[in-house]
Amino acid sequence: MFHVKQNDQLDQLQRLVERWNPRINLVSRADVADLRQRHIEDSAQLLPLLPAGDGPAADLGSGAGFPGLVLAILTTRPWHLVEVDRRKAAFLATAAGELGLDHVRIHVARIEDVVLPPLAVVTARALAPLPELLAHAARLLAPEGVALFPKGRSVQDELTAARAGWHMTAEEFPSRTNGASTILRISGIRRAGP
Ligand SMILES: C[S@@+](CC[C@H](N)C(=O)[O-])C[C@H]1O[C@@H](n2cnc3c(N)ncnc32)[C@H](O)[C@@H]1O
Repeated sequence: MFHVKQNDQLDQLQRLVERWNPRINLVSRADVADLRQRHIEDSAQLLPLLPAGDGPAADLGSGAGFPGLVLAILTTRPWHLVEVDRRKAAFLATAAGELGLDHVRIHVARIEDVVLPPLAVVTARALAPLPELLAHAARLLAPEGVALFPKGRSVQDELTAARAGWHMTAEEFPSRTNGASTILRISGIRRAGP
């Protein structure tokens, strides 16, 4: 499905997470046995939902690089990975360096404070409820930009809560893995009201 080099890089990322996990809890212990499906494949399924072109992207609260590092392996667009936890950010920097991902930049910062160019894509997985994610996306996205948010079972409740405060076009794609259940692809994000 992917190029040989990309498959090798995904294998390398898996080994790095396995090696670092006992020290800094990048993913839950139960998930380490199923890293490929639960984190790597779960992240890779966002690939066909990315907009065309090479505009810059950011993954917010990237953790061990899911989905940001996986999507950086699979694309050539610039990726900004925003992670406030210094140890996780150190992992991301090491992984990006070892995998030779020169188009990745790590920002050790709070999402609320980070300064980035206007983005074509924002991703965030397991970070916050949808209204909070929309506030981050509205600040960071270019006018035509797209947000991709994998969500669990609460997706409909989160959409209802978000629509009270935000105008947007939201498409729903069923997840193919056992991580997220629905991937939201959201554009035209505008705060509702005066
Ligand atoms: C539950 S983890 C999810 C990590 C990864 N996205 C995943 O799906 O495996 C949430 C991550 O977001 C980071 N985080 C939470 N709030 C943040 C903020 N305001 N700014 C930057 N990073 C934040 C945490 O340090 C943590 O690594």
